[in-house]
Amino acid sequence: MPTLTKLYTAEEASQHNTSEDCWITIDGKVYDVSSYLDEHPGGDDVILAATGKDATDEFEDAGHSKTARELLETFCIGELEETATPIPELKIISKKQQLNNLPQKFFNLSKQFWFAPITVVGLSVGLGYLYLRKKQAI
Ligand code: HEM
Repeated sequence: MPTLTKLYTAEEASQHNTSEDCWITIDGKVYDVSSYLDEHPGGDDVILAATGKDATDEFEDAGHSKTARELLETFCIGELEETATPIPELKIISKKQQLNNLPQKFFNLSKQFWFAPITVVGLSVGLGYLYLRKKQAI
């Protein structure tokens, strides 16, 4: 029969960080070791120093025996919720789409470059016409 595992956020687990209410997290699992603090052969201070954060390294570095690891499991109250890092939304453009866009890009560019000479020519023609009309009128 499947067992239901209680999930905790790292933030929630880290709030139980006193000698009366002491949780530690090791390898993604959450342990309530409040009742074990006074029994711990290594002293309660080392466990209290490892509460409120990930205590995997501290637990492993102490070189605990198999018995210690088995005992640890009896205090397990759940697991840490996996916090998935959101993947930023990517705009996927296929090679074909990129190629199809080339004429459009060229058109956009040429629009920019043609605008200046056409304006100059237009202004010259307009001014020339006005000049000629004025000259004829004289
Ligand atoms: C994560 C923080 C912990 C640290 C830094 C730590 C550190 C230590 C140290 C330094 C010792 C050796 C004491 C000595 O020989 O004088 C020890 C022994 C022991 N610890 Fe821890 N401990 C931690 C958590 C725990 C937990 C959560 C349990 C079980 C619930 C545990 C169970 C034991 C046991 C049974 C021993 C006796 C030696 C053995 O069987 O390995 N410890 N610990």
